[in-house]
Amino acid sequence: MTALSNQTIDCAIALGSNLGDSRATLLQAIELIDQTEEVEVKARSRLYQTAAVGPPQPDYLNACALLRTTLLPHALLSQLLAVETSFGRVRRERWGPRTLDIDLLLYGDWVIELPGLSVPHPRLHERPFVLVPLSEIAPMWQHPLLDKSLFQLAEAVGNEGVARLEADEPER
Ligand SMILES: Nc1ncnc2c1ncn2[C@@H]1O[C@H](COP(=O)(O)OP(=O)(O)OP(=O)(O)O)[C@@H](O)[C@H]1O
Ligand SMILES: Nc1nc2c(c(=O)[nH]1)N=C(CO)CN2
Repeated sequence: MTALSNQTIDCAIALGSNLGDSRATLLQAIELIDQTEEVEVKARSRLYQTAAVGPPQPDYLNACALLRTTLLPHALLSQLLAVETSFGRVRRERWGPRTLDIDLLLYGDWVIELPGLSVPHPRLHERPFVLVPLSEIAPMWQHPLLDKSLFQLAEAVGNEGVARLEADEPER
């Protein structure tokens, strides 16, 4: 089974890139996700330039998007990983540089702990490069495990190392 019957779920994803033309990659990836039959992009955040967390490497561009889908979590993740691959993502060292990384952050209020899929994303609540863009588009969403809104989580981690990219206005 890959789809919910007659039901849609709201989800949140994070996108990051620090190799190649990162701005074009993030915008095109969001378009590609929106073209997936069972997925609709409801909103995207602005783009942010962020200091890299992990081994020394160039700054990232990060963004988040809200999706509405009929796909079950594993099927949605497969679609997202296919978009990653189509941008030439080659998996290398943990937290190393990448053309495109897409994480499934939230799937409604579901809590999933399975091999290859953890939702809410286990590091979501500690990452300013995720929480700043995410709280811009879904401030009132409650984290299903932490009993705090995304706005509250973003306030708690602050915005150090995260700068909004000038001249970026979402069209949707
Ligand atoms: N919520 C999730 N979103 C995306 N991938 C997930 C999730 N939960 C588990 N995974 C698994 O993790 C793998 C992603 O590994 P990846 O190399 O992108 O991690 P990373 O981006 O280096 O680190 P991080 O998970 O801290 O962002 C995927 O193959 C996927 O199976
Ligand atoms: N600033 C920033 N740092 C990172 C990022 C990212 O998207 N942005 N992704 C990583 C791997 O998931 C590791 N480090």
